[in-house]
Amino acid sequence: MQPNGDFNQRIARISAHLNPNYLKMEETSGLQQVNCRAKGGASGFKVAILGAAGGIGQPLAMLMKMNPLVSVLHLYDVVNSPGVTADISHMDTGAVVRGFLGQSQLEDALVGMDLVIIPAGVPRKPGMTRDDLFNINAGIVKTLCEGIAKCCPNAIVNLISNPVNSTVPIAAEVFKKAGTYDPKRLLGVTMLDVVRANTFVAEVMGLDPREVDVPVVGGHAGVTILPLLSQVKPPCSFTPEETDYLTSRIQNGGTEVVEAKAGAGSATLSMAYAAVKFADACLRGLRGDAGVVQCAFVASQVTELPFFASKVRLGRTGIDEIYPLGPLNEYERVGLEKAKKELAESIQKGVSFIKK
Ligand SMILES: NC(=O)c1ccc[n+]([C@@H]2O[C@H](COP(=O)([O-])OP(=O)(O)OC[C@H]3O[C@@H](n4cnc5c(N)ncnc54)[C@H](O)[C@@H]3O)[C@@H](O)[C@H]2O)c1
Ligand SMILES: O=C(O)C[C@H](O)C(=O)O
Repeated sequence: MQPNGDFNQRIARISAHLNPNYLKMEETSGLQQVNCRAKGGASGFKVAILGAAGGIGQPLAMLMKMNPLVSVLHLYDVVNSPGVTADISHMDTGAVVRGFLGQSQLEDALVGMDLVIIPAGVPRKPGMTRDDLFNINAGIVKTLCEGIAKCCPNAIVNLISNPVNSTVPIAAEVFKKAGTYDPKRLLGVTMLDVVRANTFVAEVMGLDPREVDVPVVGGHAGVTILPLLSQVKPPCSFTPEETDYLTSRIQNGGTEVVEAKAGAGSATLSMAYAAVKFADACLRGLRGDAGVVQCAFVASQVTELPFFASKVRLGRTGIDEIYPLGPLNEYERVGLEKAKKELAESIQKGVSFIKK
């Protein structure tokens, strides 16, 4: 059957309803493909990815499209989001996918979202620290968080953009300024450190990584990444050499990938996997599942610092409980002092960026 004029108009109307920006996107991007009977939002959660066309954003978008807890998936970027949206929207899974391109469409991307995941921003090149990304990424995170404060102030925010130790305090200050700050809903994603720690410990101990659980606390850069090897499950005992090797490899896992990629960016695929594992935990918490616990960098009273990564229990309104660090051995106590010193500076840098 050939589509007639009426049919085309109906599709355009339905599409415009599904995505108020569709017509605009069609003009600017040539995106034609629509899902005219798709019904988003009947059950499940609405999730936005900001920076969806990037190295992390694309596989993250694909994996979130496969997540049965997601009913609507909004993909926002300042470039290439129409192509990524068209591609991912062909996957025969439940979530309805809508694309948003450029600052003028940010608010439409955010309205009504339950969870916003932010991997927007520049990645490291060899020789750089995560802090070297501050000057560019701080401004990006600020703008995106202003949009969240305005359009979906009750959403859970999963912040991936580096330097996480500073971008989370930036987000907190933006939300405070807007009067929408709820520390229970702002989480810096440190899941990749846990994923790496589980993998590297499993390698050393000859275990299945899926059965290993390593708490990683502190922050997400160098010595602020503090694996608590004394608390590994199943209980393991490590020689001093193994402890040194594992701590160093976990702390430098990001740099290992940056160097291997030799200028082509940082971890994207393992990060997308970790981000989805973390986002899925947040969504299960929102759904009311009991006992959902993951590590994250959050506003915290676990130490004297205002933000710290540790195990948190996720619930219907975000973070339900933040767990104390538990007993540390001498090696970990020394590591904690080093971590706190660097963290304090990174946190202050983020706060000052908004307050100045
Ligand atoms: N938390 C972690 O464990 C972790 C792990 C890996 C990478 N990262 C960080 O994640 C960030 C993204 O990494 P990547 O490899 O995907 O980078 P990338 O350059 O491949 O992708 C970033 C995307 O962000 C988009 N973007 C830039 N400015 C934007 C804006 N104002 N609004 C929306 N989108 C915008 C870009 O267009 C691009 O598509 C980096 O800062 C990186 O350091 C964090
Ligand atoms: O190392 C980076 O720059 C990216 C990320 O923070 C990582 O840990 O892989």
